[in-house]
Parts: sequence; C-alpha cells; structure tokens
Amino acid sequence: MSLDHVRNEIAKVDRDIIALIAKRQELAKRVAAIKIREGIAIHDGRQSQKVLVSVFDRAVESKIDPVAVQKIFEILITMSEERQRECSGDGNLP
Ligand SMILES: C=C(O[C@@H]1C=C(C(=O)O)C=C[C@H]1O)C(=O)O
Repeated sequence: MSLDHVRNEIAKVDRDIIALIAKRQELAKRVAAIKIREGIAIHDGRQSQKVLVSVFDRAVESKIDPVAVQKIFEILITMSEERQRECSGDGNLP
C-alpha cells in the first residue's frame, strides 16, 4: 500500500471526525434550548467530569492514549459550552 493511499484513508477519517464534531455541536444547540427553557446553567461540572471519565475508559479499552483523548474532549466540551452561550445570547446563563 502506498503512502498516498494511506494518507487518503487518513483524510477520510478526518472528514468523518469533523462531521461528528459538527453533529456534537448541533446537539449542543438542542441542549441550550432545554437549558434556556428550564433555567439551567450551561456549565455542568458533574456532567463534564462524567464525559471525561467515560472517554478516558473507552480510550484505555481502545488502547490509545487516554490523557490525550481527555484533552481532545476538554476542547470539545469548551466548544459545546461556547455554542450554548451563543444560543443563549451570551451571558444570560452562567
Ligand atoms: C452538553 C452539556 O453542556 C456542557 C457540555 C458538556 C459536553 O460537551 O459534553 C457537558 C457538560 C456541560 O458542561 C450538558 O450539560 O449535557
């Protein structure tokens, strides 16, 4: 298998990852709508910890670096909270 072939495979995976991040961000909009309706804070420390522990465990199962995976998810959680803040009109919720 050539280097170009493997790079094309990587590019396909990268596209899939971006599509999934976009999907996660769409779900953040739905979360924001519920939080606005129910007056719930955007940042939920317990839920974000739950996500970080869960992805750590899955990364261990998948034999990939769990600390690196957690860092990626910290960024995803920040992106989600930023999207939710945009939806809630910046600063309406903590
Ligand atoms: C999506 C939520 O909002 C925030 C973002 C989270 C995430 O991106 O996984 C988790 C907890 C919250 O801080 C949520 O409360 O479920």
